Amino acid sequence: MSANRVPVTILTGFLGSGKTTMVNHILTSPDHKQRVAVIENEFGEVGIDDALVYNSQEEIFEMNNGCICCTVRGDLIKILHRLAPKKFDTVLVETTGMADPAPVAQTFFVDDFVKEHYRLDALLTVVDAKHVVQHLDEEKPDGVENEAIEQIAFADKVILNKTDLVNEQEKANVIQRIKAINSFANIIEAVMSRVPVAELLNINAFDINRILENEPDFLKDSDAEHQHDPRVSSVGMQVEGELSEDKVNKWLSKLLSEKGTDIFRSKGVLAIKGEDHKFVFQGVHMLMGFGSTAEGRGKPWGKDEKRINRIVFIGRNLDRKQLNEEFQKCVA
Ligand SMILES: Nc1nc2c(ncn2[C@@H]2O[C@H](COP(=O)(O)OP(=O)(O)OP(=O)(O)O)[C@@H](O)[C@H]2O)c(=O)[nH]1
Repeated sequence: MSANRVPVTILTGFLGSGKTTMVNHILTSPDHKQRVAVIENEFGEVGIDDALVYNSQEEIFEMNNGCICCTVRGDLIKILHRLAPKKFDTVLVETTGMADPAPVAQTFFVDDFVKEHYRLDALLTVVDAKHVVQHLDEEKPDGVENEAIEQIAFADKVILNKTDLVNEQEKANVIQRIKAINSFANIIEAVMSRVPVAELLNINAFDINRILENEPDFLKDSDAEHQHDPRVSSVGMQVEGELSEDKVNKWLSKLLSEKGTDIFRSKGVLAIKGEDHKFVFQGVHMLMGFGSTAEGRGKPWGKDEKRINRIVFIGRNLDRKQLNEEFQKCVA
């Protein structure tokens, strides 16, 4: 086994908890000089996160073929093979908000090449202080696992994010819930996922013995599929042309205020009439916000670039047809 195995950090956390925000924080933070390779996985047919990660010199590798936890044996291993000769200081794997972290972590123990070149440094779980409790409490059909619980159970470190959105009592309640699931993980509070990078990367926190106590079969190379909640799906849509800002705004505000309990996460990259900058829409349940490439993240529309608006909704009992019709109506 190589003495210089590259440390790998797995970043998990429920939809919208602040994982991409953390990737951006790490990539732009001046307090480290590490060359970081980022591997991104998205739950949805339309790639959006690439437009939301800061332009940087680091390399971003995307996996869009379904949920990372169901395709670990394939894509992730292939990317790790390709990355090995490039001598990155560290690798950051951002999983989808719906991923069960166990099979992702297993990748680093089952493939000989990966074992030889990489070591799992830590599994970090970002928790949305405002929305996590409703996901921990969610009733699931028989045999379906609760991803929000799994993600906390597996964490070596929990980043309790969005503490700006809760009061002291709510925060204390969330901390108690986290400790009841995982009493070992160190909990760090954060706003906008800002945590000193030295506390995130290369921290030697992954402890295989603790994992085996919880999950004795962890090292068995089984391909058993775990079950996702069949009611939860992602609807990715695209429409060509320029959109009316007013129509988009009204549509999304109404949609999220009425259906925000079931729509866990929404995001989009939009072309607004008369604007050269790309508009970025972000929603987590009923909270929504807009940004634009004018803020320095991503690139504006290219001169000859087709204006293709992309949006993705992830949630329970989504009506694809209706969402699509409403999206089409926003064209200016
Ligand atoms: N108020 C507040 N908003 C935050 C904080 N951290 C992130 N956000 C916002 O929450 C939204 C989701 O953040 P992301 O970083 O995209 O979340 P994610 O976990 O990558 O989301 P998925 O990839 O969809 O699972 C964005 O609009 C962020 O700006 C925070 O500490 N406080």
